[in-house]
Amino acid sequence: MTPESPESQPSWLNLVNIDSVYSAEKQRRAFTFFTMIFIAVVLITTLVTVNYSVYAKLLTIMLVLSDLTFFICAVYFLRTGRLTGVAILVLSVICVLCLALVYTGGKENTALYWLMFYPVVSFSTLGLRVGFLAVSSLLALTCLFLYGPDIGQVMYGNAEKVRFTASFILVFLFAFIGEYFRNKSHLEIARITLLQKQDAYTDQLTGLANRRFISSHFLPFAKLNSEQYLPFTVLLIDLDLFKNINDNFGHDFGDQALIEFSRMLETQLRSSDIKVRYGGEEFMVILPKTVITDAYAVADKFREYVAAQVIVFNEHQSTSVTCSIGAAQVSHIETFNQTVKLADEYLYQAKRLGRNNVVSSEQQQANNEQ
Ligand SMILES: Nc1nc2c(ncn2[C@@H]2O[C@H](COP(=O)(O)OP(=O)(O)OP(=O)(O)O)[C@@H](O)[C@H]2O)c(=O)[nH]1
Repeated sequence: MTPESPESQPSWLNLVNIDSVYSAEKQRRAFTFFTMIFIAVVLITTLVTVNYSVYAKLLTIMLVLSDLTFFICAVYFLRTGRLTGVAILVLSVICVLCLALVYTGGKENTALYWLMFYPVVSFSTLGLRVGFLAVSSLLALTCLFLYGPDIGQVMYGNAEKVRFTASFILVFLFAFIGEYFRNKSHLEIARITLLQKQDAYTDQLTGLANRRFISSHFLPFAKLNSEQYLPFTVLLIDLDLFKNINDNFGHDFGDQALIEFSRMLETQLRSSDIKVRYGGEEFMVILPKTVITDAYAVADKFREYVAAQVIVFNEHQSTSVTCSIGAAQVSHIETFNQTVKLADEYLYQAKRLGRNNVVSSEQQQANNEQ
């Protein structure tokens, strides 16, 4: 199995993309983000409440503002689902708080201990590159306070400074290595899962989508993105007297005819239309954003085209096929199954009318009136 490039693969396969197999990774990042915000808010609120009378006013204002920022970021993420921007903002605020702590020394000059969590949280919420930038910035600015000129910061002992720097660099290094390999193996698993999923949704003979694609992937996707699809029309297409082709020319010729017919679907209909091999010699086409009257015209033109083609198996064996089509419109995803049943009834009508026919709700009405 090798993945086709998005340009060369049929458009329905683009709907089965890395996003559809990447949800566990998003959940992991979101969970780390919320845990970090929860701990930060609890910690800061407790500190401000307990030390309200001791802290300088400026420090209290800064901590309360940070608390508010975290809260707003969490709400924004819940509403929009956009994590990277808010995670950068939250970790920048935390970085500033850490630097302020290092500058002032914290309780009994223990500020440096509080920085050790930063590499782990940064890599797991921001990913490798942005995480690296965030941790490097914190390390560089902290080193400036520790080893740089006196700008009013607290002075730490030499042994303390060296031990902190060495242990922070070690945590940084191992957090980086851990994130790098976790990310690499996760991408590989996602790639394999994607290939397996695409394979499971592909009809092996024709390369079209199969029935499972519709029920397991397309319907949930169309429900979430209904403005891209609704209303759409379902065409159920059945090759006429296909048994005769198998009986007269053999099963291999029959297979070849199915492949040729699939090619006709691909070449004659829009690339955004979803073509599905629904059963043996039965196909389904979904025409997005197409009402039944327009879809009827498309289906009838396609029916005429198919009837005019000759399928050549070898220099002695060739035939032509016709198809019957039932068409029905879907206006709400919930009614999809009912609509398919309706299209199936229309298909049956088309067969009864002598095959090589298209029947939709309008045609059936006209037939009933005759
Ligand atoms: N070669 C080949 N034949 C298939 C495949 N799937 C289904 N068929 C054949 O398609 C034929 C369908 O026959 P019927 O259901 O009797 O329908 P029909 O002959 O097309 O007649 P109408 O549908 O009434 O027009 C059967 O002979 C199946 O064996 C396939 O993958 N390859």
